[in-house]
Order: sequence, then C-alpha cells, then structure tokens
Amino acid sequence: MDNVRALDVRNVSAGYGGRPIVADIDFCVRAGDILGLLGANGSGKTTLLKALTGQLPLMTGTVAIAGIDLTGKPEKAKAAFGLAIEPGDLPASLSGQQYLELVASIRGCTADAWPCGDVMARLGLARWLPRPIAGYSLGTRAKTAIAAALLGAPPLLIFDESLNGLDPEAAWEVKCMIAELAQTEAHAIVISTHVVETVPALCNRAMFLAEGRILESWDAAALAQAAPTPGAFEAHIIRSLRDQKASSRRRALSSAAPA
Ligand SMILES: Nc1ncnc2c1ncn2[C@@H]1O[C@H](COP(=O)(O)OP(=O)(O)OP(=O)(O)O)[C@@H](O)[C@H]1O
Repeated sequence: MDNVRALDVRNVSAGYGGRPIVADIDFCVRAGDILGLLGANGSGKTTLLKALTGQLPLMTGTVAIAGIDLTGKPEKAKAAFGLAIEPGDLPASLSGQQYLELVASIRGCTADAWPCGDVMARLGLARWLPRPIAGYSLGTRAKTAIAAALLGAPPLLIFDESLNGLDPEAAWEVKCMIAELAQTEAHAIVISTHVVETVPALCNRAMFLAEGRILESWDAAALAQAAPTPGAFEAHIIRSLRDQKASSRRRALSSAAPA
C-alpha cells in the first residue's frame, strides 16, 4: 500500500439509543502510522472504535478504510481491517485453532497467514491451540484475539486495550510486532491503552479523548516534544485528566446551583 489513508474519519458522531457519546471526530491515519488513543474510563474510546469498525452505526459523518466507505460498502471495508476483539467475546466452545480457521475462512486466507512471522511461536500460543477457549486465561484469550486480528495482513489493525492481561514478554512481542508492521509501511495501527508510557514509546501519533471529543492530538514531532524525558508524557496526561475531572465537576455544580 502506498502512503494512502488507511483510515479516514470525518465529522463522526456515534452513540447509543439516539444519544451521541462521541462527536466531532476528525482524523486520519496513513500506512506506517501507529496511533495511540488515550482517555479516562468512559471517555468514549471503545464507542469510537466500535463506530469505526461498523459495530455501531454512525449518527453523522463518514469513515473510509483503505479508501473504502464503511457505510456504502460495509463488507469490503470490513475486510480491510483486523480488530482484536475483547477476550471475553471469543467463542468459548471453539478451540483456538477452530477460531483461527473460522477467521481465516472469512478473510479468505490460511489460518497461519500472519504478516509478522510465526505469531503462535512469538506469543507462545501453539500448545493452547487444540484446547477449548473456555479453558484459556485472560492473557491467552487476548493473545488469540491478537493473532486472529493479524490473519490475512489487513492494512488497518485495531487493538482496543489489547495489551491488558498480557505478561511482560507477550506484551513486548506484541509491541515489537506492531512496530515491525508499521515499518513495512503496508499497515496502520490504532491502539487504545491506559498504559500512557506505551504511547510515546510505540506510537508516532496520539489522540486524547475527553467526554467523547478529541481534546488534544499529537503528531510525531509534537509527541517527541511532549515526551522529552521518561515519564513526562504521562505527567502531562495525568494533568489533563485531572483538569478534565475538575472542569466536569465545576460544570455539574453550576448546573445544580439554584438560579
Ligand atoms: N451499550 C451501551 N449502551 C449505552 N451506553 C453505553 C454502552 N456502552 C458504553 N456506553 C456509555 O458510553 C460512554 C463511553 O464508554 P466507552 O466504553 O466508549 O468508554 P471507554 O473510553 O472505552 O472506557 P474504558 O476506558 O473504561 O474502557 C460511557 O458513559 C458508557 O457508559
């Protein structure tokens, strides 16, 4: 893929029961980008990722994946991304192998068509594959979801807090794989995380969501500037989270105050 927009998001709002949770979302990621998505609990990260992957209908705006409009051509657009589903959503009655084969059959590839070497060996998953997912630990489920997302080497990869529950070695491997994939310039990666320091260490772009809106975003240069020393970016994000909490508290108090 040339340096095309792997994900193009224009004026998106989405939510539940007719109530928008995320709004005015505008950004794009190109092949080679690793975008880190940050925000407090409930800020709308998962809702946004659901909207971008067609799991939630858009209330406004457009999403294009590898140039394919998600609303106009949903099946074709969905074939262009790999999403590591929540570990708890894996089909418990299938074995890991059966699940990978199912995903591979949907993607039209073999169950070992990974773009970054032998993912089973890298994640230490091989011995688990014949066993039912029901007996997997959280981390083993997370690894299975990541391995499935990579099948068929989609141009866009989306990881929603996928590093949660991974042991340090597996988390390191996944971060290495993400960096290798970005380096090929054939893939773009979006990763949401609460591990703030992962962002300057791994990503070349970042976005901070607050109350469903993009409060701050960084390109590579801004991210390097925001993280001049270890811990500096984390300190900045903690300050933003605290400011954000204080201003919502002030808004709540002023709307509760008698006129
Ligand atoms: N299915 C749903 N129906 C109604 N509201 C929902 C639903 N799922 C999430 N929400 C609400 O949307 C808001 C954003 O939730 P979301 O899960 O997107 O946040 P998040 O940033 O991913 O949070 P976390 O960091 O805790 O995973 C929250 O107020 C949440 O209660």
